[in-house]
Amino acid sequence: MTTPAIRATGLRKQFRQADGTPVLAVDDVDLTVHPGEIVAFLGPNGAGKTTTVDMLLGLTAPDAGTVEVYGTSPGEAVRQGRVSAVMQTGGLLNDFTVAETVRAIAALHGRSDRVEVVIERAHLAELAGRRVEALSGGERQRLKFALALLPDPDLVVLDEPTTGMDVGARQEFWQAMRADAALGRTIVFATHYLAEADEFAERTVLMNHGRIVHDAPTTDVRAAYGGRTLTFRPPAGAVGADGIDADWLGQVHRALEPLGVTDVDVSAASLEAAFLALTADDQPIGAAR
Ligand SMILES: Nc1ncnc2c1ncn2[C@@H]1O[C@H](COP(=O)(O)OP(=O)(O)OP(=O)(O)O)[C@@H](O)[C@H]1O
Repeated sequence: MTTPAIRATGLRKQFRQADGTPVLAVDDVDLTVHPGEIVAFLGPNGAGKTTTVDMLLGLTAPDAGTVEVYGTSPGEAVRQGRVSAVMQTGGLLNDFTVAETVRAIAALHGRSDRVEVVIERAHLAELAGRRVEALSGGERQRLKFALALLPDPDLVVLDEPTTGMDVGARQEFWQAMRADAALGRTIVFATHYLAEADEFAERTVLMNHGRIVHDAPTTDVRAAYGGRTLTFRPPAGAVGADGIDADWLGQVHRALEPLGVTDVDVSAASLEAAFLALTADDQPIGAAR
């Protein structure tokens, strides 16, 4: 059995708000990620994604529970260059060009040999001479991604890497990520965007109120919780000024076919429906849909 990229058990973290009220940001989270997996952490604002990611990287100490990254502490794994991160915030020096930034950080890591390859991987070759202050939000994130790749880590952790990007920038970012992931790197990323989990991650971990509410292959999340959507066109006589006649709808429930329903279309529910079902506060987890 290979050592997991991440093994977290019983993770818990509580913060205090300014007025002293406690907030349980992460509540008993267990997570194992195997080498080569691409995992999305998906959840609404305040779900606990960033706090979890911070604990996986050793940036925040858990109040309870343990984290191992490749069988060692997160801090040690970072020091060994086995894991690196692209965080939401984080300093880049505005006066440096892209190439100067990459060269400077590469020298710090003792990996000047990787300057060319990471610039290419992050699709930054054409921007190499541009100063950081002139980069768009998406280009800055690609630069951070390039820096994260310098130690040639086995695991890259990204915290909402495309927040604030427009659609085009987001696509470019994920193109760069996808090309890199194809080489076998383990990737864990937090996102608000259902489409990103859907398109990019094989596995989706849904978080809400500090807990993991679902953890499964992304396709299963949709299938298991989204149910199915049935759309049809009612006969003209059943549609009035106020919409579809309620009595008629009652009959539809009992017997579809004899009512002359046409254009019946059964489609898989969207990941969005699954997400809403799983994160609705009044929806018991695992309730049948
Ligand atoms: N340093 C802190 N002090 C106080 N409360 C905090 C702190 N960090 C996080 N929290 C609270 O913990 C909860 C989880 O926050 P966290 O940032 O982990 O969620 P998130 O899922 O990443 O949210 P977002 O998508 O908005 O970034 C929130 O209620 C947040 O307000």
